[in-house]
Amino acid sequence: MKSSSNSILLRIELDQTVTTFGEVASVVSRAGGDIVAIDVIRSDRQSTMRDITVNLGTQTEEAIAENIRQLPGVVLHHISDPTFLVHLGGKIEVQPKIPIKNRDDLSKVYTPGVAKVCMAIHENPQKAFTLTIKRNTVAVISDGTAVLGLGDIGPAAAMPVMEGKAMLFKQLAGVDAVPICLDTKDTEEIIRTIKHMAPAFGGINLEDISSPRCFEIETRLKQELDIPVFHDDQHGTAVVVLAGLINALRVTKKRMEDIRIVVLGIGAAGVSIIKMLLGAGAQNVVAVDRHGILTRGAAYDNPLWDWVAQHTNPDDLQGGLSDAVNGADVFVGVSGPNVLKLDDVRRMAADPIVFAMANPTPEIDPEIAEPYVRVMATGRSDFPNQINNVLCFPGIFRGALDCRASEINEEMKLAASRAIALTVSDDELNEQYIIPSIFNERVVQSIRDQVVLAAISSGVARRIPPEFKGSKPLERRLTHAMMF
Ligand SMILES: NC(=O)c1ccc[n+]([C@@H]2O[C@H](COP(=O)([O-])OP(=O)(O)OC[C@H]3O[C@@H](n4cnc5c(N)ncnc54)[C@H](O)[C@@H]3O)[C@@H](O)[C@H]2O)c1
Ligand SMILES: O=C(O)C[C@H](O)C(=O)O
Ligand SMILES: [Mg+2]
Repeated sequence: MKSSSNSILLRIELDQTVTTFGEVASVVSRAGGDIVAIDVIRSDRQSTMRDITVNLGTQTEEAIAENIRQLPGVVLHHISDPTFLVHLGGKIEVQPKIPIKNRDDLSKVYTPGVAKVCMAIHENPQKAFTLTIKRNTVAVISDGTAVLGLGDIGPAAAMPVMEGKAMLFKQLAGVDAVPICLDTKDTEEIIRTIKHMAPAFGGINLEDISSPRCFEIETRLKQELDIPVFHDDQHGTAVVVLAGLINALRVTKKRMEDIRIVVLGIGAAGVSIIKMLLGAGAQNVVAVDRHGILTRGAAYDNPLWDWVAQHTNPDDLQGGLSDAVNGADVFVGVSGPNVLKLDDVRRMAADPIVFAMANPTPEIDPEIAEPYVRVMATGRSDFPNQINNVLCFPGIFRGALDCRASEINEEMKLAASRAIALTVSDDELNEQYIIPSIFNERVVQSIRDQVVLAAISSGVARRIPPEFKGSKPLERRLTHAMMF
């Protein structure tokens, strides 16, 4: 079912003695629209003013508006887009935790009282974790160069995505996140800027920075900072893809070791997905980008492509996407819109699995592909099986912040994948439900618990959360974690 993201809001004034609201509704319906909400702005015996939200389906805004305008006694005041309306003035704000009601309060939260807290941190910088927002705050940082699949649209235009990520951090995991978009594409300048702002934060979530710069930026920041640095498009995506694939294989009763997986788009997401799939036991991964299949014999400018070419394509396939997909069990797309042809899908192995994850427009329209695939997933919230990094980043940072992890390592990522996959029980699992919804209340908690355990056992936790203290509960939880 499509969501209301393709909807319009119409403000109409209606002379009820001439035309009834029922007639307006049937005109909208005949024009192909679907009324999903009605707000009465004012009403009296003769006239009424209403805001109606209409899902457009395949119709254009103008077609519906024109039909309404032709009704006698109806004035169409204006048309707006509800998606724009929720963005007015931005989507987040800063809220004080305590009110400042008098001078006494003022002298505690601000000068002079604040000075002794500053000095306590000066004497012991670790106290920043207990006495400032550092404990619970992550910076969501982009340079606007690879925003969704929209490409290099610049830092100002990237802000709505970063604000959205900040909302999700807070609502799903209670993490305070600050969206920051940098007006530079220079790798060194980005690294330097983030290092300078790091003292305020407990973690850095890099977002929508294009490859290959994103690899250098993340690697260097990981080396030079003592807080987790996590490029969401790489690792968040890989964590969720692996979770989705574990469960799709439970549905199709295939084994990771036996299948051929084609990954299209060897950028930030693609490289990390390939690394994680290989780490999870995949033996036959084929990487494809614009020029075709990555092969061992070729030399690439990008050292990561050389690495990918050395570790994939064991059968030495040559050619383009169609050649790679022919007979493959799984297609994972993190490239661009409408690149995968239905004919190619029809030539995949039995029970094909297709994850078309380019945003906002997938590699193939899921409604077209679905009849020919066993498991279909996209990155979008308006189709079943949403494989999107939003399932990972809130929980993984919740876990990392709670145990004050110095980094987010492979063990923690793998623990997050398994936690997501296992949120779907055998009874619940089916072709349309391989991945839990982001609104599933268990998912963030389960990721967080397993990530904390993985951080403790891999030696990067700098604090043991109280519920993990004492050997018994920890032992029990560790045993449970190891069963996965
Ligand atoms: N669903 C999710 O959670 C999720 C997460 C991350 C990225 N994505 C999507 O994946 C896509 C890539 O994101 P990224 O951050 O890796 O970007 P990126 O710019 O780092 O990499 C994109 C790669 O795809 C290749 N590519 C683009 N169009 C192609 C085409 N038509 N054929 C073959 N290759 C093509 C590019 O050459 C590049 O190597 C975007 O659409 C993004 O929205 C989805
Ligand atoms: O933002 C999303 O919905 C997922 C991902 O981070 C993307 O860049 O597409
Ligand atoms: Mg992104």
